[in-house]
Amino acid sequence: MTPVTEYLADSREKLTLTAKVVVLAPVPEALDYAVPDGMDIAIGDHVVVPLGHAKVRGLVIGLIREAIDFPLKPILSKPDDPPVPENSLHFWLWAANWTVTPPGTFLNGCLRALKVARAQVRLGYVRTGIEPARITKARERVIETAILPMGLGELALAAGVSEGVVTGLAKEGVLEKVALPFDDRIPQPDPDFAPARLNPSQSAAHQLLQMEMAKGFAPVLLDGVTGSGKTEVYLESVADVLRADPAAQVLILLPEIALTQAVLGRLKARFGVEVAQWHANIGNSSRRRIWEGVATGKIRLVVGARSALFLPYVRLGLIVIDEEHDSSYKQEEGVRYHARDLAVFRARMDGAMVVMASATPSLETLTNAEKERYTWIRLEKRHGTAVLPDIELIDMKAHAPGKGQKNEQMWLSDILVAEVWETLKRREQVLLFLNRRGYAPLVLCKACGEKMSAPNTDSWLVEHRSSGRLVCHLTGFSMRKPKICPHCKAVDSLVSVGPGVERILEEVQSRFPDARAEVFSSDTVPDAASSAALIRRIEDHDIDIVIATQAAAKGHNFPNLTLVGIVDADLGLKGGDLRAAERTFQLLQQATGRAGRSVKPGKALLQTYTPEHPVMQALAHQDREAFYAYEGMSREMAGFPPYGRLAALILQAKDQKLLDRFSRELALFIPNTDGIDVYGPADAPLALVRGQWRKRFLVRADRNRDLQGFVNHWLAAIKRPNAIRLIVDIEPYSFL
Ligand SMILES: Nc1ncnc2c1ncn2[C@@H]1O[C@H](COP(=O)(O)OP(=O)(O)OP(=O)(O)O)[C@@H](O)[C@H]1O
Ligand SMILES: [Zn+2]
Repeated sequence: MTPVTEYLADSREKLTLTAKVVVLAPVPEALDYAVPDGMDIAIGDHVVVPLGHAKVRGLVIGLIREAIDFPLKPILSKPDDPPVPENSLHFWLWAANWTVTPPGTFLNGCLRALKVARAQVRLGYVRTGIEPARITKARERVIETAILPMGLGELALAAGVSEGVVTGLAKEGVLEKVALPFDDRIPQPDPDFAPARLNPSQSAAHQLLQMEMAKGFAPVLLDGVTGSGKTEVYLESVADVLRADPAAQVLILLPEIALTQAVLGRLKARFGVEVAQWHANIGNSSRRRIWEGVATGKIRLVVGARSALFLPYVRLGLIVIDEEHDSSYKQEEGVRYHARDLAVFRARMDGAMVVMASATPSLETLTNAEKERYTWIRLEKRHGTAVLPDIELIDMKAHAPGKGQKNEQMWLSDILVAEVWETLKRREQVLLFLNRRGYAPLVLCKACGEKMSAPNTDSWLVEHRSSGRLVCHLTGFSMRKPKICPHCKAVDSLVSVGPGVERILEEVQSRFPDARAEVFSSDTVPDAASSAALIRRIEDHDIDIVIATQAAAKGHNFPNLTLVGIVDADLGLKGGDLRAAERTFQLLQQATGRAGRSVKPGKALLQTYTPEHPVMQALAHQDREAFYAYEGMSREMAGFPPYGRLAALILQAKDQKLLDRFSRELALFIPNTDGIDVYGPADAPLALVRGQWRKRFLVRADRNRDLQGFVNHWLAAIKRPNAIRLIVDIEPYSFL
């Protein structure tokens, strides 16, 4: 970052006040503009400047008074947006550099919320008094709730229904659309609203956190088994920080998937107000309101998904990263970054505490704790009388499920089926976990062997029976399932291979016809309100068997749920990327942790074809340390993270020949550097996506090497044709 130098005006020389401006465009450096006389400009101000023939927005990152011998173009105007606090600006520029992104591109992302005008009117729904033609419990709750006008999302959440129920009632005239009263007050969280009554081990953890808080920058791993009360404990630290410094701001980062009503409800119960939330599904006007509230310091507590890290905080006192191991903290599109890693840097810049909470920490964080770079606070027991579930492996080689009555393939073993019966008999609930959406992950033609895939893309189409479509989860492409093989024209020759949650539902319905079974996946609960509605029905025991993807694996407490069955424990191990074993371990640990969360003891059964695998052994023996030791050793031997650093370079082009030629040429310019190895170019595992061919390089560096410097140096050596797109991924998580 350019240091801010104010040269004193020298009386004999004509000095110009020059602003260094990062324009919101992919320009490699800050540009100089003259500050017109009488314009009041400071660092962090928004400006409009000329660039070529266009007018573009930018941010002032430095001011210098200097003698210049050529006329500079002047700043044109200053938009009326709150300036970016200086430490946030420093952080953004640093992050641009870290992710090898042009600063203007990066800042453009951070300022996206300002692209929409301030909201003037917001519309909501209120009841009219007209009776609905048909009444259901859900509709009744909406009508009861809508005494005063409320926004669509809020109303659906408050009534615990999906948004469709609200809009349906509006269509019938039971609700009407009205303008909501304008309200720009920001409710302040009250740290003393409802303090927790911590148990002794939670209190001890809280006291350790208080000691850390006094240190300024303090990275902490809050490591506790599922249900031990990590959330209870860190909420007390949030309260401590808010109380200690009336200007301090707090950010709670959650995986996108965990931003449910359950968590928001807990925050509201603890602090007495709706906490500002930031994630993919908030509206544009809230986005702007929150951005401005954070930049002016009026919003002191934010809960959000990874991108909430790039809000313009004035003074951060604490960042909490809940489920710090979760891979959704890694942004995989556009600018690629890891929110956890960057959050630690941000905390260091602001002298803030950063608490990483998890029952299954990432190997990176655990290693930092072991090496005492992070303070390690542990919670060993579940709160109250709840105990961890018994975990047993089912060897599927010996218990392969047979065929059903109509000769259909079955997926649940006799042992699991018997255990489900027992659980249902006790009137308790079952969760069957399979991290695969839809009906079948693959559809192939039994006549010609053709595997159905999206046009110009290397990934298989997933069959969704509920919608009758074949869907590409990578590109979003979808089509009706054809009657005729598009390849060989055979009729009715397409067969579904392998199970997804919909297929398990089918099996459950045929095996347990009296049980109420439902799928919990991002397809059945696409938004917060419908997810809240489903969670409520599970809590109310309106459902006996939940068939779930990872959408349900986290965060929820279902007191009557005592059996978790993992349909395919080996699933995540395939594909062989760096973190496959670690991720499988974490996900299964989370999923099995859903069982027996209150007074009734729980049990988890894992169906596996590789019971001897270290992941399965560690899960069965509840021996986390054994797994991490094994995993750490194999990473250390290869020099992979956390024992080394990685960067991926992904090249994409429509023209395969051009791509081949350029990647071979780029390989010739690999700088020869000690402690850094480059692998590739290789075809990406998904070598063709949406008609774009893809090649990859992988850079591995020892920990003490300047990885970004190496990449920049290398890329500068050769000019890349415009027809080739380059993605730099520092610390890649996806190897596709
Ligand atoms: N001191 C306490 N007093 C009352 N209830 C508590 C206390 N500690 C934990 N609980 C309850 O126990 C359950 C688990 O607590 P919490 O969600 O904080 O644990 P966690 O460690 O964050 O769990 P997970 O790993 O699943 O996210 C919650 O329902 C919570 O309300
Ligand atoms: Zn065919």
